[in-house]
Amino acid sequence: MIRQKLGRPKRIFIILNPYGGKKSARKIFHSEIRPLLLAANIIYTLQETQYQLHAQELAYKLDFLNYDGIVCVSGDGVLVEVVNGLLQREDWDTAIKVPLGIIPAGTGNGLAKSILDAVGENYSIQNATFAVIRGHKRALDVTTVLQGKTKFFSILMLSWGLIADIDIESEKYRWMGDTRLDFYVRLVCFSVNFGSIPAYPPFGGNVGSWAFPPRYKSVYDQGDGLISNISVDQCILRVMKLRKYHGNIEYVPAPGHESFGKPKSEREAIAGNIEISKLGRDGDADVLHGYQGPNCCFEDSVWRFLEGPFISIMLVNVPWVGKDAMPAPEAKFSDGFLDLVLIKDCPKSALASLLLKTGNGSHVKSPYVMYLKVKAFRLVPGNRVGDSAKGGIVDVDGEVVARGEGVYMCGQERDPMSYGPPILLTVDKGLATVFSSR
Ligand SMILES: Nc1ncnc2c1ncn2[C@@H]1O[C@H](COP(=O)(O)OP(=O)(O)OP(=O)(O)O)[C@@H](O)[C@H]1O
Repeated sequence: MIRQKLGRPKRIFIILNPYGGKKSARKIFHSEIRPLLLAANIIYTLQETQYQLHAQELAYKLDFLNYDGIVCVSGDGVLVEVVNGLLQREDWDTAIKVPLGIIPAGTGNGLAKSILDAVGENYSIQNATFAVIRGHKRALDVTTVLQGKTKFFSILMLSWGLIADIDIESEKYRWMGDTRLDFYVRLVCFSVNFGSIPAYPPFGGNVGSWAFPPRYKSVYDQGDGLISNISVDQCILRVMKLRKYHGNIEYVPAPGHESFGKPKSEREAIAGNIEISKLGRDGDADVLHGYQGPNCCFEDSVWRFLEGPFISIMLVNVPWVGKDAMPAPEAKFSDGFLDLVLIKDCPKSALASLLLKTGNGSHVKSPYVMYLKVKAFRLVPGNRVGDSAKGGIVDVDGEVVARGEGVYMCGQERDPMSYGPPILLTVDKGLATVFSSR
């Protein structure tokens, strides 16, 4: 019997990624987490991940009946792997009920921030550990991401366009840990507003001429030489020549959100629905192993559509996707919907301020932002406006799932999905469970 039903966890399985973020998870565990677990009489088994997808394998094989929860000391990426591993099991329907904990020690720590913020607690290692120790539970929606026979599961977000480009192209700043996205966004904003990257000693300039927030100045001051890797010219070019992408989207709006986009004609809707039902049902025996996605039918749903070009599209499951970024302030853990945050057109100066406003979620009030809830979503990503030889990046939970021709690391990485064919997202309400302090 899963002992979590009796209350607080007594035995937990901990998965620690020693290479996430600033590579400090091991130190954080021994100095900050372990003493609290011992004081709470929690028995733990600790397993460090040794390679990519190791956490997924562990979750796939784990004898979870021996544990009251699985806790990741990592970034969001490892927890996403755990969810995928659990849902690939034959006994996925019981496995996914094991409560999951996240203690932030990576680059992207959006789930930990969302869990703590939802109960009014500050983001910290201690509070995230207390959330596990107290052992309250919160249901969490899981999104199935599907293209042809390829499928995986997401708990945070899908992004395409500007935010995906920022996320993936800021990889070169990963030595900054979870400030890297914030830093990159501010770098982008600064160059939009002032037309150039500020002069600063690491770039050979004069410190008096600009005003980056002090914490970034200290990041620069601690610089280990990597700052010289920033391609200043490329960054300016990237911002001044804002990318827009062709493509189209279709979605089933949540009740009350039907006014956005255009209705699909009945004939188009039928054709689209046949295609969608085929996407999920034409798998062979291998594909049918494990969880197959939500058991819902969209045959009778009213789909709406919108055609590009687009600047940015995000589908978000929880409010925060990083500790400083709240793209979807209305997102709920288990409402059964994804929050669609879409920018179709926007002047560059307004866009810069919108990016900064994601820090408190106020960007969604902008007339340039379309913000609504959807039950199902289909993305057909296209190439860049004005540069049809180049595609974009589809990013799910911080990992590239598809990239077009001519983009960052194109040809060097094997992505699970292709760029161009439709990618379908469907939500399963409250499928997973996470630890929360209340
Ligand atoms: N020992 C390891 N060596 C290399 N990669 C690993 C190892 N352990 C885990 N990983 C991979 O690291 C990735 C990121 O993990 P995690 O979410 O903990 O860190 P993050 O810093 O938030 O994410 P990211 O590094 O992707 O920004 C995951 O894809 C995971 O598979």
